Amino acid sequence: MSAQRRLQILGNHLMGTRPENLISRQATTAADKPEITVPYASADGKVNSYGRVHGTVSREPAKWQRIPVVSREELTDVVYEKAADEGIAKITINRPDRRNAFRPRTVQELSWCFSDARDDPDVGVIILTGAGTLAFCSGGDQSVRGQGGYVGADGIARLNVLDLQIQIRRLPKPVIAMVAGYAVGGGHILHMVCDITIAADNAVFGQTGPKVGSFDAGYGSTHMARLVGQKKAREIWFLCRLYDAQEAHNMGLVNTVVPLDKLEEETLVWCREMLRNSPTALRVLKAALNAAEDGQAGIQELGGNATLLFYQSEEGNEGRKAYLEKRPPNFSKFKRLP
Ligand SMILES: CC(C)(COP(=O)(O)OP(=O)(O)OC[C@H]1O[C@@H](n2cnc3c(N)ncnc32)[C@H](O)[C@@H]1OP(=O)(O)O)[C@@H](O)C(=O)NCCC(=O)NCCSC(=O)c1cc(O)c2ccccc2c1O
Repeated sequence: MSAQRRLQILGNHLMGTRPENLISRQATTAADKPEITVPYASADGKVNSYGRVHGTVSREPAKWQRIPVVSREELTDVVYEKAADEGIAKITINRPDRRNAFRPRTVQELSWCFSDARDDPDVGVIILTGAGTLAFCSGGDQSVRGQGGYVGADGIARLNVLDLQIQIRRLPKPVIAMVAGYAVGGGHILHMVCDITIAADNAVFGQTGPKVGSFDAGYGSTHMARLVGQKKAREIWFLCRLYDAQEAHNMGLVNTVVPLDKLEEETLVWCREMLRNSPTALRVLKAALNAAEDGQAGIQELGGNATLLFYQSEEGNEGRKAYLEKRPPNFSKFKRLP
């Protein structure tokens, strides 16, 4: 046996990752990278209990059903679909001839769809994407930009994408940005406020605002700095360079990079892995991660989750019942835990 082979076996033994005992989870990293495997195998070479219990999820396509009308409005700028059998909603910005730039109507429709997905108890995770392979979203539609904002059919100038950013952030279910092509300007900020970003290897990221006389001094700046660090955030905004998917991955802007033709397949795998986990755990974790950045509004979101859980408890219900029964509440039976 060669020295190299002996070293390899020793390494596998020490790491507990003999390739033949690994369960392959991800066959779809960037084309030039080796396949990533998950160490479900123990050092003794057997698949461990974590692997036996949780294993892998399906890579099958989702069975999408289109929902053409939301909030009693026919969708024109957005395609809304659900794979109801497995709790996934997909919201697609559908203006590919404009590189999926948004106008006020687009943002309004996105907001209706996110509200619907939030309220639907069968939806556990939401994908945000753009139609076609050339763009996720190129930001605000500059052809309808007026003084004070983007102007819709009602003639009112709006910056309503700022409300949408907050809606995505506050939505108590994971939102995954599935990015092919350009995610620039306000489109770049939309992917940043999503919880997870899966990028195709043709994705391009960056801010263009200072080139077209705009800027986002809210989440677009401050949340970006949390993601990539202060120096890099200043570079991205001050120079307005564009970055390929691998560069974006290296700086922490995206979670993974996959070949374009595997983008939805891989995104569905991430959705399905999350859907196997406790929805309440994910909900409270999202609120907690937001709270660290969002000040009093973040604490309110996290606090709301505490109230939600308390309302489901016997102690919380004792107060309600006592009120309705016109008697003093008896909280004495509830122990004060350490
Ligand atoms: C995204 C591109 C780099 C793609 O380049 P490419 O060469 O592939 O494609 P074209 O440039 O030929 O585009 C095809 C077609 O689409 C039109 N288009 C693309 N993007 C937009 C857009 N954002 N608005 C309007 N139209 C767009 C383009 O004109 C072509 O149409 P033709 O009729 O000519 O064929 C490149 O397209 C590009 O750089 N796009 C502009 C990106 C941009 O600057 N976006 C705006 C940034 S500012 C912003 O988004 C923003 C929005 C907000 O609501 C805010 C709110 C509050 C604060 C800040 C905000 C903010 O900054």
